[in-house]
Amino acid sequence: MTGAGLCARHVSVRYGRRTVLHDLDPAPFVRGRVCALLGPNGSGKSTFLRALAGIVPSPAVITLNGMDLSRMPLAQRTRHCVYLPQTLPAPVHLQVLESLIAARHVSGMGSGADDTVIADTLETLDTFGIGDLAMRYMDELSGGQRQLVGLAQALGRQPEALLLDEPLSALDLHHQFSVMDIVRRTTAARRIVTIIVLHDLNIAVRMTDDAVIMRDGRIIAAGPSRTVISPALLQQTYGIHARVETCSRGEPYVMVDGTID
Ligand SMILES: Nc1ncnc2c1ncn2[C@@H]1O[C@H](COP(=O)(O)OP(=O)(O)OP(=O)(O)O)[C@@H](O)[C@H]1O
Repeated sequence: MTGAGLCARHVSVRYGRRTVLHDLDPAPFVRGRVCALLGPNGSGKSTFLRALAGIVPSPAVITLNGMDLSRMPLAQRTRHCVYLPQTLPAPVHLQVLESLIAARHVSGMGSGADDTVIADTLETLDTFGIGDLAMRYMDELSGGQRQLVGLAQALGRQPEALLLDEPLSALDLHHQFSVMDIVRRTTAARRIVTIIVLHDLNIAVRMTDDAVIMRDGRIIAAGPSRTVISPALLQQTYGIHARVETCSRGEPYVMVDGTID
């Protein structure tokens, strides 16, 4: 199993005696494209990302650009494949700039902090509009600011695959769109694989290339976001009556009319 992108086979996960992922066999995740991972609460999205990252045990065979991640020690694997969990970065007493440099160290990019590293790190913070937070302490930041720092840490590690679990959950509307824009541009420019768990269907349909839809630990649909996210699928997946309309600028949006009881 070789080739470009992220390929995963036989992704099964059990917690104790309970199987929560049932031998998933997704189509390869393509470099340069952002894939939304969608589905109801408890459908297995976080567990799927954690299995891809190697954080939960799974018999899965996972390759990234031809490298067999599943056989790699976790420390080496995290250099190639960065996972940003749903929980916000810990509010430790560490300056934001230091936290980004520490994250680079975890990814094997060296522990030094010469002028070039500092300039690169400040540039990453500026990309997210948080350059002014560089000297602030993590334990003095708001939830949204910490989430932005977590994203800056993840991108600053320059992974070949980026796995983001609900990275917009603490962000205001402006930052939700700016972060998606940064993620899209970075994914295309660096030709990396990005998989992102989202609950906002409008962001998914407008700002991701592909979508994988999960339910009850299985993948029930996958393909280009604008094709896959349809009224029938939303009814089946979320139990809602919804329409996918086109706005006056030609962009799709999801209009929810109500739930199905
Ligand atoms: N550490 C754990 N131990 C036991 N069961 C777990 C554990 N983590 C998750 N589960 C169970 O596994 C299933 C899938 O959970 P998971 O967190 O992957 O879902 P999700 O789709 O990410 O949900 P959400 O959208 O609510 O974050 C759920 O039934 C959950 O209760």
